[in-house]
Amino acid sequence: MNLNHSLTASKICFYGAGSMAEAIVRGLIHKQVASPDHIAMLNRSSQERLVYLSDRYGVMTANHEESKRSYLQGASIIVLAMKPKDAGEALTQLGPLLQEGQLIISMVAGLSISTIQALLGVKAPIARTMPNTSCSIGQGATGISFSEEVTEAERAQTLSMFEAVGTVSVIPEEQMEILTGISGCGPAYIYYMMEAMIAAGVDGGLTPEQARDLTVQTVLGAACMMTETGEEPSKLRADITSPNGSTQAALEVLNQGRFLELVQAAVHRATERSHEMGNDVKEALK
Ligand SMILES: NC(=O)C1=CN([C@@H]2O[C@H](COP(=O)(O)OP(=O)(O)OC[C@H]3O[C@@H](n4cnc5c(N)ncnc54)[C@H](O)[C@@H]3O)[C@@H](O)[C@H]2O)C=CC1
Ligand SMILES: O=C(O)[C@@H]1CCC=N1
Repeated sequence: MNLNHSLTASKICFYGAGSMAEAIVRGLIHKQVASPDHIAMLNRSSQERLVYLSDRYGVMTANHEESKRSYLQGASIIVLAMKPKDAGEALTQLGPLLQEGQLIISMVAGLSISTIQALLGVKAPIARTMPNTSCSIGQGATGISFSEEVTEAERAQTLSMFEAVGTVSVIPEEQMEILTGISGCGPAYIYYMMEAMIAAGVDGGLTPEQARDLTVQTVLGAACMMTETGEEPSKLRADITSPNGSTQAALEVLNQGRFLELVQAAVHRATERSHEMGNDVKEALK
């Protein structure tokens, strides 16, 4: 097995076993950067979900208090993968269990490093990350900020974990919410656009399979054009837009709906919502 050295010896415990935790676990196992017997996944109550994860990926799971505690205490890396609304209770319970030398990797939207440390009651090393679900196929885009307590070795471990499942941008923490608005939530905007394109195709007489295949390849091809040519999207768009042609006619319709402003407003609202979710957890601390 081609295990990446900086993660080989690490025991990783996912505190929260939902869709984002699964996306990362699937990517780590698929890319062979962590072996399933070094990964534990915990959730609040669904035994059915844990059975699925253990059957599908071979990871260790627990939802009984005693075994949860033992996985959390025995891990070298604890990944926070619960919803922001559940973070207050989960972190308050985690604080007293923490051991010297454990690294906390948070994926929780909006939750700041200082709020995490306040909830834990200890200045533990924190890597605050914002991945996206495409990590499950090694095509994720993850933003990471580190607290000052994080050592060089822990930094390298975090980077190798997320570089194994996509690209990584290390950013100042104050940029985490705007990054969330673009790459954390972004796949959903693209899927929404694809839903609309498929529906229009079917409406126009294509079979659902044809509409889906044509739409998927169009999005894939457009993304690859950006990476392979290095061109700006405005240039690539101009190359398609013949004067007075059908693309121009379509773009005029999008502009009537103020497409550019609308997408930017959506990104900014996601950014604002991330701040709000983090502030709600912080308020509950007072
Ligand atoms: N879904 C996405 O595309 C992305 C999600 N995130 C972040 O990842 C986090 C998880 O999101 P999802 O996986 O979508 O949510 P989800 O609802 O699918 O999973 C949340 C998990 O946390 C568990 N949980 C809640 N409270 C717990 C507790 N006290 N103890 C143990 N487990 C507990 C639940 O049982 C569940 O397994 C969120 O904070 C979200 O902001 C970040 C990037 C992208
Ligand atoms: O919707 C959410 O809050 C999370 C954060 C980024 C993607 N999903």
